[in-house]
Amino acid sequence: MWGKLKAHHAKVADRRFETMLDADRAADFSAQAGDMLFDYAKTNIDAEGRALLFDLLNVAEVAAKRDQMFAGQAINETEGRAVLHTALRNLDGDPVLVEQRDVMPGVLDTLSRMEGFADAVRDGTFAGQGGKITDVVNIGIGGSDLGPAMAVKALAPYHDGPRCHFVSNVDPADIAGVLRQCDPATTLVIVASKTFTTIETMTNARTAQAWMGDTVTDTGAQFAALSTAQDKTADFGIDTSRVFGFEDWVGGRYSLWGPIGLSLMIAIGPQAFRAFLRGGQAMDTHFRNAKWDENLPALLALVGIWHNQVCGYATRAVLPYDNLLSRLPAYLQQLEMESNGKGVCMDGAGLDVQSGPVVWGEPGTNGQHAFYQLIHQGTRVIPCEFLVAARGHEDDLHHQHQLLVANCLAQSEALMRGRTLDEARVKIADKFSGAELERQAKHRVFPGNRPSVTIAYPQLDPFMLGQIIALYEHRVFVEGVVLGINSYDQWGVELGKELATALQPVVEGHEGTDGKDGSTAALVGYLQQNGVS
Ligand SMILES: O=P(O)(O)OC[C@H]1O[C@](O)(CO)[C@@H](O)[C@@H]1O
Repeated sequence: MWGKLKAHHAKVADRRFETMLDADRAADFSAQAGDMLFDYAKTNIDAEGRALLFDLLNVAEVAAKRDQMFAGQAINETEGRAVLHTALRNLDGDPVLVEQRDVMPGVLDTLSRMEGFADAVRDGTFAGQGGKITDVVNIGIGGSDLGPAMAVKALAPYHDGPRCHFVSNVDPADIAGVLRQCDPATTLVIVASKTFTTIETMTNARTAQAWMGDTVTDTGAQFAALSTAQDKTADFGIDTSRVFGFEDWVGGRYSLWGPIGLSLMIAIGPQAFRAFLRGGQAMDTHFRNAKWDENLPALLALVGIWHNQVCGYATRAVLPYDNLLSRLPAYLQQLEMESNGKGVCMDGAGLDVQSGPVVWGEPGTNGQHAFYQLIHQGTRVIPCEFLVAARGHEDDLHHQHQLLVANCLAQSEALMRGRTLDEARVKIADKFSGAELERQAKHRVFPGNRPSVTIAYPQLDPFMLGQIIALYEHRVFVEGVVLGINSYDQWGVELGKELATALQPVVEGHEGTDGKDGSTAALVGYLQQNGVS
């Protein structure tokens, strides 16, 4: 199935896609889900290429697998689990069966318990030993941090709850920096860990416990836990009334919609959190019902596959022209790379195309003054994904927002158009002449023909954030199904964890470096000489 696509790409690779871009193409190569517009006209995909990409969806049976996922079948085959984060935003409560059991009553019950607790924290009914909660510290890592941290930042204009902080790194600088800003008597610590075993999180949680124990008498009373492992939360001393559980069919990087979203709910309130869930649910409905040529997750996935597996572009840049989404690239790094960074297909065979791309990015316009040089003139092509809102939240500064939007549109236009040698010569003809003009002009050439897509929306409100996150989740699903991999396990993180556990006593100086390779032994030696143990 890849052969036809690669042959088609070889045929059109040198074409300048700008020449195809009339108003008809702009309409044809874009689609909408509710108010959200997805434009992929500035790519080299034409009608023939798109038809071949749709064939991939049919050959891989994406529609059937999508329906299996929503129906609660165990599509995470290497862990024997269903994949049902969508149930967490199934606000209407339609039954979702896992092994003949409807999981929705449990989901909705937990949601309402979270709402009760969030309201109590926000209105002071639940207080710290020094009074109303002023600060919430979420301790978690990976999916138990990136989602809520990204979303709390994204929805800052909707905050009316206590301050929220996030601690993830085992580096003591992280937790120490946060705790210094908080009063233990008015702080709520939320320990967020699906497994409740992750070493970084448990280490930080114990540090927070000790910090709080120095000031308040009942430390456990100001702790809450978000986890699937309720036996372990009990061992840690957290009362079940403040433990919010979820089931193993919610993957860590897909868990923001349930208990892991508690800090977000406390920050913006249960009503706004429900709007966020509604946005995700709306994208689910769109993904399940829209035809492929109008289906945003499918189209976003196919553009990704075209650029990575077909054209061979190894990375993609996510560039939100929306500072509220400044943590979106980091969030997507886990969502996309932990999900689709796999080299083995579901059946154990090796993947015969590249795995998912390297995802990276920064908000515009900051990136423009950092790495865009390489995007415009470097030798590698980097497909770009722009996100932009028609309106920001700072009405008094709308002129700045307009400048932001102009920059976003200018970048995709510049990437596509580029600048020819002739145009470069004309630009500097008043400054240089002869051989010097030629030399200088060459430095000012932009190859252009560089692809990008744009996701545009009216404003980043809770509903829209829900739509955006669910769009990317389903994009990952579609890409994974087409590649034939399991997007829902993460075996690749295990080896490093095992070796770190074994190295800890070595670093501390309790064990020697026998059996370690020369480089690792030398690094341990250097760090020990300089004070690590
Ligand atoms: O929520 P937990 O169990 O602490 O796990 C944190 C993160 O660690 C990982 O398992 C990878 O190390 C992620 O998938 C997960 O989001």
